[in-house]
Amino acid sequence: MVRLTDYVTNGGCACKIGPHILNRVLKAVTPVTNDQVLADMTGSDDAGVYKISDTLALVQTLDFFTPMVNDPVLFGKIAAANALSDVYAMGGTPLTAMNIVGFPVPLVEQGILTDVLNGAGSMVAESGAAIVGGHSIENKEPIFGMSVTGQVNPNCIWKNKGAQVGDVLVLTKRIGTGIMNNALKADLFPVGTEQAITSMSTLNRVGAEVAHNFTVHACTDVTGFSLMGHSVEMASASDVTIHIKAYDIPLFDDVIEAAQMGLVPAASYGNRKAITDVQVDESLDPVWTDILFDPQTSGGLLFSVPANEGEQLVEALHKAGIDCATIVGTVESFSGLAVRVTS
Ligand SMILES: Nc1ncnc2c1ncn2[C@@H]1O[C@H](COP(=O)(O)OP(=O)(O)OP(=O)(O)O)[C@@H](O)[C@H]1O
Ligand SMILES: [Mg+2]
Repeated sequence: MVRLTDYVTNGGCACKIGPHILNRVLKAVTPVTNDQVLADMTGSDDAGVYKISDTLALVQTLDFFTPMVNDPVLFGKIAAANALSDVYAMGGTPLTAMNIVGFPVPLVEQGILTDVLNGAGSMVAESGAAIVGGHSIENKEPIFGMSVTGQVNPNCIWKNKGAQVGDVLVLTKRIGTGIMNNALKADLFPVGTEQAITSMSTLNRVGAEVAHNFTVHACTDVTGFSLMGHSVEMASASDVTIHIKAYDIPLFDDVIEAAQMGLVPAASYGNRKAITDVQVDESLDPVWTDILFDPQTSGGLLFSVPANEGEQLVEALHKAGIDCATIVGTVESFSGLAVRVTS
């Protein structure tokens, strides 16, 4: 049987070019923009937003990566859920998606690509969007992803900017997919890895739908740059300090044990190197650094909401089936540091 992960060096979001390198490149590139652009890569938002009219804007995003699981249907599902997530993180609704494919021809001939595309299709169908095309090249390492277009009311965009002092932060998925993907490759920790697979192949649709009934000051999805990286982006955009309580972070079973064994993706170290505006309390076991900077594939949404709505939001998320939704921190006035983590 084909083991998709044997074809790649780093699976999932762990295969991304590190933020320190990417930022250097993007800074050296001349921006191309116009007045209709409401969000682009010069901010730290999850997708581009382009204003069509006073009540309609397009949300555009794309994501692709290498397999982190061996089952091609699952890989397709996870890649699609991950790509669709950026539209939900902006408060938008997905409309159309296109497949991005780079695959070794022998795997295509064995029907593996067909399974990947059908897996992705099932997620897109669940989102209510349509698949309208794609592009495919031959490549030694299999890669798959999607470009997604959605819509949002330009007055109701969820941005990274907007977190207010006194807010609480609500996270909708557990942390640790990077570590668990390594455990999966090593055939270890079946309970935690199964939880991670289920989580990665779950859309952020329900989480976003529930949150639309609350006052969302800021939102991001927690993906490749880790809980720390995405918290720093929200804090910096909002001119505040985010205080994360490590022991309140929902984790997959066995993440701590797996990290202690050294099943930590290289991208975690890359994140740690690039993300300097974080202070982790010395009382925390060093293994927490691996978890806090762990690159997430198809991670959850992180909402900044008024303190008096936090518990209600968590309750509503639980009722909608998102059992792990939890308040993981608070927003404080800027103290010279983007993020501080205590026990
Ligand atoms: N080659 C590129 N050209 C222009 N912009 C880029 C390029 N690569 C990345 N970006 C932009 O850099 C920012 C960070 O990209 P990144 O892929 O890390 O964000 P993301 O898609 O929200 O996260 P993830 O991929 O982990 O889900 C985004 O605004 C993205 O559009
Ligand atoms: Mg991306």
